[in-house]
Parts: sequence; C-alpha cells; structure tokens
Amino acid sequence: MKKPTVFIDGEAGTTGLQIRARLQHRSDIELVSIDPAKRKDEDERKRLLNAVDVAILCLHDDLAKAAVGMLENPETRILDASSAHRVTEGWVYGFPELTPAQPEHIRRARLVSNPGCYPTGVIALLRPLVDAGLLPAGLAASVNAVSGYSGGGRQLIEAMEGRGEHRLAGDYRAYGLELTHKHIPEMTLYSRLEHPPIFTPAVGRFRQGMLDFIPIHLWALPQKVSGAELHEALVERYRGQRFVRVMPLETYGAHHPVLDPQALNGTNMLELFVFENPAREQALLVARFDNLGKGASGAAVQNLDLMLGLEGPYTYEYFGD
Ligand SMILES: NC(=O)C1=CN([C@@H]2O[C@H](COP(=O)(O)OP(=O)(O)OC[C@H]3O[C@@H](n4cnc5c(N)ncnc54)[C@H](OP(=O)(O)O)[C@@H]3O)[C@@H](O)[C@H]2O)C=CC1
Ligand SMILES: CC(=O)N[C@@H](CCC(=O)OP(=O)(O)O)C(=O)O
Repeated sequence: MKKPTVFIDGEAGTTGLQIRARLQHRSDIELVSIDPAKRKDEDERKRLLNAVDVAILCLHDDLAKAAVGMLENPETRILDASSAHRVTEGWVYGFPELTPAQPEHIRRARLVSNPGCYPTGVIALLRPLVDAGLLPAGLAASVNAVSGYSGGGRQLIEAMEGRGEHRLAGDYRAYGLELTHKHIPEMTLYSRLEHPPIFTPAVGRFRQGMLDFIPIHLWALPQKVSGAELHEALVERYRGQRFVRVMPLETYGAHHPVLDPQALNGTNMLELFVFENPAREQALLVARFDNLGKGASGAAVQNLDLMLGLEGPYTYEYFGD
C-alpha cells in the first residue's frame, strides 16, 4: 500500500526541525522535503503543498495564511502549527484530549490547527472543570506562565544564545503586559470561559519547558468546591489518556513541593497538578510540559497520526513517554 506523504513547510525552523526529528525514522509515512536552496521559493512550496497528503505548516502566521491560499488540490490536508487558524471557523482544534469526541473530529478533518503552547496546559486544566460544573463559565480566571526561550522561535533562541538581539532576551522577562497576548482567544474559547483570562507569560533562560499556573480562590466560587473535588474531576476526565498524567493531590502541610519546568523535555507528556490549602480555601492548578513537545511538535505528530489513522506502536519510539 502507498505510504501517506507529508511535507513540512518551514522545516528549517524551530518547530519544523523538531517535527522532522520525530518523523524522520518512521517507516509508515514518506517525508517529502524541499530542496534547501528553494525553501522560500513560492512556486516550489506551492507544488509540494499540492502534491502531498498532509502539509504541516511551521511558518509564522502571515505565511501560514498565504500557504493555505496556495492550496488547489482538494485532497491535501493541512496541519497548521501557527496561531493563524486556531479560532477560525472551518478548522478543527488539534487538541485530542479536549473532549472524548475530539480525536474523531481530528481524524475526519481536512484543516487542523495545532494548539498554542501556553493554551495547551490552560485548556487541559480548565475545560474538564467547567464541563463538570465545578468552575463556573463566568470564572474570573488568571493565568501566569513561564516558558523556555525556544517558544520565541529562531530569533529569540539566537539572542538568548548570544547571537543577536531580542526584546525578551535576558535571564527572566515578564511580557504580555498589555494583556492582549495572541493566545487569549483560544484559551477562552476552548476552556468555555465567558470572559478572557488575564494572561501574564514570562520567559526564562532555559531552552525548553513550560509551567502554566491558574490560582483559584475557592471561597469566591458561587458553589462550594474543594481542591480535592477539582483533582478528582481531572483524574476522572483523563483516566486512560496516554499523554496526560494527573499528579497526586498536593495538600498544604504535606511537604514542600518544587516544580522544574524542564522535567518533561523531549516528551509529549502533559502533567497536571492541583495544590490546595483547605484552611484558606485556595487551590492552585498547574500544568507542566515541554513547549516544543506537547506544546508544539509532539502535539503535531499526535494530530498527524490521528489524521492518517496511524496511531500505533510507531509513536511510542519518538515520544519518550
Ligand atoms: N517555537 C515554539 O515553541 C512554537 C511555535 N509555534 C508556531 O510555529 C510557527 C513557526 O514558529 P517557530 O518554529 O518558532 O519559528 P522559526 O522562526 O524558528 O521558524 C520559522 C521558519 O520559517 C522560515 N521562513 C521564513 N520565511 C519563509 C518563507 N517565505 N517561506 C518558507 N519558509 C520561511 C524561517 O526561515 P528563516 O529563519 O531563514 O527566516 C524559519 O525556518 C509559528 O507560527 C509559531 O507560532 C507553535 C507552537 C510552539
Ligand atoms: C516565549 C515566547 O515568545 N513564546 C511565544 C509563544 C510561543 C508559541 O510558539 O506560541 P504559538 O504556538 O502560538 O506560536 C509568545 O509568547 O508569543
């Protein structure tokens, strides 16, 4: 049987390189690569985009939109890693753990948008709790986060490693302070929140790894809910999921936990934590993952496998889970 063909447009970039590394030894797909000398040649890119079964776009938003505009072959399916189409009608959101029905939507879709890195953890934490009615859709949510510098793409990587300048280069930089970060619409929509969260990301001098923090003042919720109930709902929701692990409930006084954002680097795993202080009726939800793993390239391969019906033993080798 003919193997499905896959072209990574933007293969030389941060996300593209990682997807390629995860796919290059696979024997169940045929990777179609562009001649490096022609990687920005529009005609050649258009030819390849229309020649393959799935094109994975690892381009900045404007170029990703333009690439979709080049499609002429109705058989070519698109998996877009950029943030151009995440809340666009007609596109399926490529977060298989969103609901039990989402994998099937991804399997059937022609146009799939890979989630943003920060929203992956936020949606994974909030959506099941809103669906279960434990958190209200009207929640006044705040999200703080820290990312490894690879999240800023080639230019930030080069600046952090001493080869250029970038406004976020430094040991630790808080940003998004205008409160309009591009990830807020997808966090809001797929968490089923009525109001956009206040989202304040930061970047540190480490290459990969991410933590999302969502503080919950339990006493301020319209109905009484404990941290243990939030934790139990997450455990229930993700039971049997291969790439999401709900960690044991951490109750105030037990010990002094510390989280390393880099602990899951190189994997497609997402860990979810609930910390609680019952006396103060406070909970802290945390997600930990690799921004280039479950936050980008690992998620893209997971989606590709769903789109091509290739979920199986192949994926285990390259996800390191
Ligand atoms: N980094 C991350 O953690 C994540 C990134 N993403 C998304 O993935 C997309 C790519 O980001 P990222 O990999 O970080 O960015 P990079 O800047 O590392 O990569 C972008 C690539 O596109 C290439 N490129 C530029 N112009 C053209 C062109 N005209 N035709 C073809 N290729 C071109 C660049 O080449 P050159 O460098 O030579 O200009 C570069 O190789 C973005 O939309 C980003 O939002 C998604 C999730 C996480
Ligand atoms: C550290 C850093 O700059 N991070 C990027 C987001 C990372 C990312 O790649 O997000 P997308 O998936 O939407 O592209 C930012 O805040 O814009």
